[in-house]
Amino acid sequence: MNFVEYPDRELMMLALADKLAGELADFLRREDRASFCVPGGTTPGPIFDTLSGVDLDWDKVSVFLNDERWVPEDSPRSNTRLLRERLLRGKALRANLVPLYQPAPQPEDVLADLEAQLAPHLPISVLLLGMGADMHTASLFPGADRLAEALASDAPVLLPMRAEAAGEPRITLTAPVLAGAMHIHILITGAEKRAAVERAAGMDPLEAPVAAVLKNATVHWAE
Ligand SMILES: O=C(O)[C@H](O)[C@@H](O)[C@H](O)[C@H](O)COP(=O)(O)O
Repeated sequence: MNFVEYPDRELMMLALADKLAGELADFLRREDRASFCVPGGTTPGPIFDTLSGVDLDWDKVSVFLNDERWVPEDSPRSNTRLLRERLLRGKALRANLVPLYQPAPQPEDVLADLEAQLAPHLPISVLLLGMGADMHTASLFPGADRLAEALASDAPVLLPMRAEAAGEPRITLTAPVLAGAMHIHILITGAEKRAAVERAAGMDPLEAPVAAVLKNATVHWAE
């Protein structure tokens, strides 16, 4: 893992937004389309704000989440809502959102359909992940019901996931799909998460799921 420390959060968000936009632009110089996979949660909002104003061939970019909470899109817990409010506006409004949610009681009900929509956009060109202090990333939580399946080298693209710490049921991209991204960045803040990611580096992904993507990842950290 490559670790980059920034003097403060604001600087980190600006620098990382710039880096992600640069990687997408580079990719689009070589390929017709790029895919950009992003986290929900509370940390990435400022990066989305910056990226939404960046000049890029957004109409050639497919955007999708690392994972989604199984709640309607108007819920404050919806990651899709966060994307619509913070990333898919301004210049980035022209990007193509590939959904990880459809109104249905359970993720299992629409899993095959969501997977069929996502598959043509893989592999991921540029991946941004968040991480919890419990070392989960995407919705790969320690102790989650289908974690072992999601870590397997032959895992499907998407899996439903339930875990005590997750709250509602989730749907998540699996470890091989995340680890197969061309560029992998993990965005974290605060001393607790720094200690967690350093600890995770030597651990079994069953206990520290983020370990499954750390090898080729750059971790971006500010206090
Ligand atoms: O839906 C989610 O919750 C995320 O995709 C998840 O994996 C997130 O990145 C981490 O939980 C960190 O979340 P915070 O940034 O809120 O700490």
